[in-house]
Amino acid sequence: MTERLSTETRKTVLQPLFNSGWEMDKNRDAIHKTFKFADFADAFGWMTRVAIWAEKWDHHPEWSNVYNKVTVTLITHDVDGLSTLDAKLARKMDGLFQPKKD
Ligand SMILES: C[C@H](O)[C@H](O)[C@H]1CNC2=NC(N)=NC(=O)C2=N1
Repeated sequence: MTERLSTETRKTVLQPLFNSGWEMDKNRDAIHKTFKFADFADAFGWMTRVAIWAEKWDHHPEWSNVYNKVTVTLITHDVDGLSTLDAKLARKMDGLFQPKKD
């Protein structure tokens, strides 16, 4: 059964994500981040790779794409807040992300 993250767990689980650019949502118990890619193909390729994991884990992002940017919000709808699944998917997203070369 999925549960909301406890206050104690938040400190250890969320801090590394804040360090990598994730932020708390202002209005909901959720985290969000915008990923910027070289172009649309890179952005959509990443979304496709993430989608495979999301489907495998039955945990799905709220996200939108405009050209080379993907804006992501993670929340566990079943508990109306953050659970370990959001942290797991966030780490996977970061792991699959290759920053845009300048
Ligand atoms: C029935 C199905 O398992 C649920 O609706 C899953 C699907 N994907 C989900 N994704 C997210 N982000 N939160 C959920 O609570 C959720 N629930």
